[in-house]
Amino acid sequence: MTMRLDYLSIFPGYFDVLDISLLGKAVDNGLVEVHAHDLRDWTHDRHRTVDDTPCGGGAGMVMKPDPWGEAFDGIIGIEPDPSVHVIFPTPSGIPFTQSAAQELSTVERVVFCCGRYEGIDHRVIDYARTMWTVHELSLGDYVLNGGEVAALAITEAVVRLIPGFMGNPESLAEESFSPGQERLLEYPLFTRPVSWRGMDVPEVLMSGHHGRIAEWRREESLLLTRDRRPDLTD
Ligand SMILES: Nc1cc(-c2ccc3cc[nH]c3c2)n[nH]1
Repeated sequence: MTMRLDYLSIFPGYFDVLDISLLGKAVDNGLVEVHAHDLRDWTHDRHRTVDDTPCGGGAGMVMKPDPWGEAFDGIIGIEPDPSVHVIFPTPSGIPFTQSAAQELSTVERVVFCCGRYEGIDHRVIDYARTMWTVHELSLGDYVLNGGEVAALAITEAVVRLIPGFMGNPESLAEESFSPGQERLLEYPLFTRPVSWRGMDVPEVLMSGHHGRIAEWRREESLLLTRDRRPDLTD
């Protein structure tokens, strides 16, 4: 299966980065197909206007619905199709999680709608919900200037889970937040040299005693999780 990813943004250049590294490889081996679009291509005025003042007043500007609607018509189509997943990154979205990434990794077509300014006219999201499967997703409780960086983060989390993307899928199974894993943070990692700037790799990891190593790692994960993410232990 090839996943088609579309990105709608007034800064489509953000997505040039998808041609490099692992994601570039996924494109080369046909696992994903990436199309970035400039929302301004669907404006008709001399200034290629995509924003206007908010109805009801308030600071900043809001993205006009018209360019989005015409872009949807051109990129996705005018017939409803629930198999198309449309993602609106937004601070007011539901938290994006590994399980959401897992679910999205099986979808054949995803369209990212990257807002700017104060956000997108709400009717755009309401319209999209009548046509496709819509996800309003938040990356976390902090505010970005637009949806592009969030779209890149969601893309990386999703694409790496596509079967055939990662060299050894077993490594995915062990990761924090993977399904079936206890919700624990990953233990500290070490590699050679064994001694570095006066700091040594914990002896147990050099013992070759796999039982003790597993025990040490679990204990470290429990301590770390209790200290940094007590919410995961609920
Ligand atoms: N988790 C998170 C999403 C965002 C976000 C997403 C889209 C827009 C559009 C204008 N500002 C935005 C901010 N900030 N933080």
